[in-house]
Amino acid sequence: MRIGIAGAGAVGSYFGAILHFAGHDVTFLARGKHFQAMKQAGLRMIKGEEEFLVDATFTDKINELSECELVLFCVKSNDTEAMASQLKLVLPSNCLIVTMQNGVENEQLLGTIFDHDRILSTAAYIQAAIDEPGKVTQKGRVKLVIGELHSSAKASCLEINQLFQAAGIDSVYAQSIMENKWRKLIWNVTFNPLSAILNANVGEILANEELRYTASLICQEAIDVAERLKIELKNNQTVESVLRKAERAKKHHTSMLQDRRKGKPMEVEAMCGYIVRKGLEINVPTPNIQVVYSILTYMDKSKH
Ligand SMILES: NC(=O)C1=CN([C@@H]2O[C@H](COP(=O)(O)OP(=O)(O)OC[C@H]3O[C@@H](n4cnc5c(N)ncnc54)[C@H](OP(=O)(O)O)[C@@H]3O)[C@@H](O)[C@H]2O)C=CC1
Ligand SMILES: CC(C)(CO)C(=O)C(=O)O
Repeated sequence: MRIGIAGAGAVGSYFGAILHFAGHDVTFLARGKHFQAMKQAGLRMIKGEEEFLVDATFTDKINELSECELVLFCVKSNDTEAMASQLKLVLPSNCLIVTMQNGVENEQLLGTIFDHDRILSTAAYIQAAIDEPGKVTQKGRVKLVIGELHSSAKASCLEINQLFQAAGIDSVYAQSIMENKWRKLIWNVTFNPLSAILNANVGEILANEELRYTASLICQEAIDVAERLKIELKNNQTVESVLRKAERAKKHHTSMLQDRRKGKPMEVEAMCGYIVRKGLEINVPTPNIQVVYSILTYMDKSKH
């Protein structure tokens, strides 16, 4: 299949590489130093102890995606609108778009720009990073949960799920993908902001009694908002279960922490901002998330 990676950063480069090795015709759309390095010497992919060289098509020209049948949408949420509006001008009208982003708002925006029945969404459980331009490292287990936004896209979604599985990706289909994404958002809002503010990994937050308590307060607020919105939190997702799950991810350097370390804009609105706004709308207090939200917004604007 002709596949485009819209935003070949950490996540996009990883999945693009896997699909390339599975025999698909993958075009990686990137920019800046990462693009230059890949264009010059290919993509170096480190997975566990192994290193692979991906020799595929790397471009910084969006119109090179114009013949794609499938696009993996992998930019940070702050770039969703800009990337989607440009893609809309070049993609064939039957091209499917799979977002691999964190947060729960990108789907709505993508559905408005394209048709809702072309959008599939994934909860991407992966820890990937651009270590240096042209080099992406992925650590630990990778899992995708995929689903469609609109029932008319179910058959396409099942096909793409099979395509992922055939490429060796641990991918499962979910009836109500947005509930999965919400459950992931609860984890992300609990740890990503604190990790970025503190320059700490997940384990360091868990190991400190005060920080662990703060994380639990944040987590409870996100759960309160989800429950008021009647999001089904499967397996009785509670603060305890979120923190327990995090024990298995102690070494994680969250994507927000990676952005902070690189001086890049952080996904503040898509994580904290979204929950604060929803909380205000439905009258659920989120004072602790508001605190991390204001700190991160300040850090982002002042480049601290
Ligand atoms: N990293 C991780 O482990 C995980 C990340 N996620 C989520 O996945 C999404 C992607 O994250 P991640 O891969 O880490 O992000 P990255 O910043 O590594 O990747 C996004 C890439 O898209 C590039 N880009 C943005 N706009 C354009 C454009 N117009 N043309 C070409 N390239 C463009 C960015 O360039 P530039 O750097 O110049 O902005 C960047 O290289 C986020 O929503 C994140 O929360 C989910 C699970 C895990
Ligand atoms: C914690 C992690 C790596 C889970 O996939 C993530 O979603 C992120 O860093 O944003």
